[in-house]
Amino acid sequence: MDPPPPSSRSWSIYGRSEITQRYEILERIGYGAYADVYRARRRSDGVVVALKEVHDHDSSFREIDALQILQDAPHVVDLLEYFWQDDKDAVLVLEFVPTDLASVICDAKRGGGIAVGEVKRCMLQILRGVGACHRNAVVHRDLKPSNLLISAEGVLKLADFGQVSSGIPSQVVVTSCQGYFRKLDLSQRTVVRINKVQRMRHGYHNSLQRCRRETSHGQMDPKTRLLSINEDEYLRELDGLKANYAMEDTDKEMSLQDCDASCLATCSTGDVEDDPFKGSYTYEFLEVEEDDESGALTPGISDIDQLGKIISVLGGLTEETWTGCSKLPDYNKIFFSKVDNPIGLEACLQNRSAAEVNLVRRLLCYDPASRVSAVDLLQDRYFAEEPLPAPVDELRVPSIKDGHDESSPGEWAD
Ligand SMILES: Nc1ncnc2c1ncn2[C@@H]1O[C@H](COP(=O)(O)OP(=O)(O)OP(=O)(O)O)[C@@H](O)[C@H]1O
Repeated sequence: MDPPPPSSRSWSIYGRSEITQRYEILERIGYGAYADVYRARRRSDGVVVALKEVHDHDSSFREIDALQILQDAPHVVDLLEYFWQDDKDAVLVLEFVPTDLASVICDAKRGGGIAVGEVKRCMLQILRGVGACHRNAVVHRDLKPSNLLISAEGVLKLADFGQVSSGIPSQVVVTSCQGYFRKLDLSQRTVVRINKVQRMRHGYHNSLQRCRRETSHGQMDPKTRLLSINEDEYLRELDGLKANYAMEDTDKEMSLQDCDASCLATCSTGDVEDDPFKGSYTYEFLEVEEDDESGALTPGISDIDQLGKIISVLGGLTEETWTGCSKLPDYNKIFFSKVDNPIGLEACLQNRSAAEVNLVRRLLCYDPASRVSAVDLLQDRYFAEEPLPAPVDELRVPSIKDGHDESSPGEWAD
């Protein structure tokens, strides 16, 4: 289902007195598949904020949930407060961040490029933001330059968590904590379990709020247990679960790799089929020229096409390249042309330093267990080599947001 074009949406935010009493709406500054974003001034102290009016319940819920979980992460946009209306439209009050990486790239293209030191500083900030997400079992699933906001001081912040996949799926968290832990199939390092338990503590009040809303709308699963236990019991149960898991075998397969940096490759085709956002995954790449010799980015025209491109470089997906891949749910459902002589990363990355090629190799690795995590990538030698990452306050940030055209990512400089 495609979202309605922005012009045909009801601009309900202007009619919501609980918002307009507190905020003076200045102008609409952006829109996306399911949201309109306004610049506004908080009447009490004059602070400028962004009001994001989201026209989709699940997207709103996911974004609020994720931003609350990540509230202390310095490279994630701050959620100041939020308002619900009729359990459908939500308005998120976000810190206002004036520009984004897409604008920086457009600006750099006109002004002679981005220095390697600046690229490194941006990458480090992205990795810290992604690392914070993955530490909290949050997978962004929509990372792209226009969703990487940049403050006037050069601080980069992940935004737009509407497509997030989090360790607390809304249906699961309200049914029971036991089910939640089973669903997550907790394993691996103790630190991951402790983080998840902390998240559950944090998530308790949100879950309860949602339970109440759903109960009042008659949507609640009758088996729901959370409403019948108080917070202390709930936390005791979590501690019990934590202790049990600490004693268990740690080799179980995990649905979410701790801090896995594969932020762009996390949905199976099954996910896409079920996903109400599937129309928004690819629409902006449709106009891209296939053979651009200028060195500009040439993204695939769909997720499957993108996989085909990766396979042509790295070779086919086999048990040799990824042990266990034949057991994946969609294996043998989609067929790619056989690649006898994969191009190889070096050939694609000519004139790049060994450290740069190595960094890409660590990221573009089929087997998720061997793929580098965001946090580990921070220590990569690429960042320790000259030119060193530029200081944050030396990043050149366009003073105002560029009117970049997101339909033309092929135009972005390499
Ligand atoms: N906190 C913010 N400060 C300033 N501008 C913002 C902020 N959040 C969003 N914007 C602007 O609004 C635009 C749309 O916001 P956002 O990407 O969150 O909406 P969306 O509907 O989820 O988008 P998409 O269709 O890309 O998923 C952004 O590209 C950005 O230009």
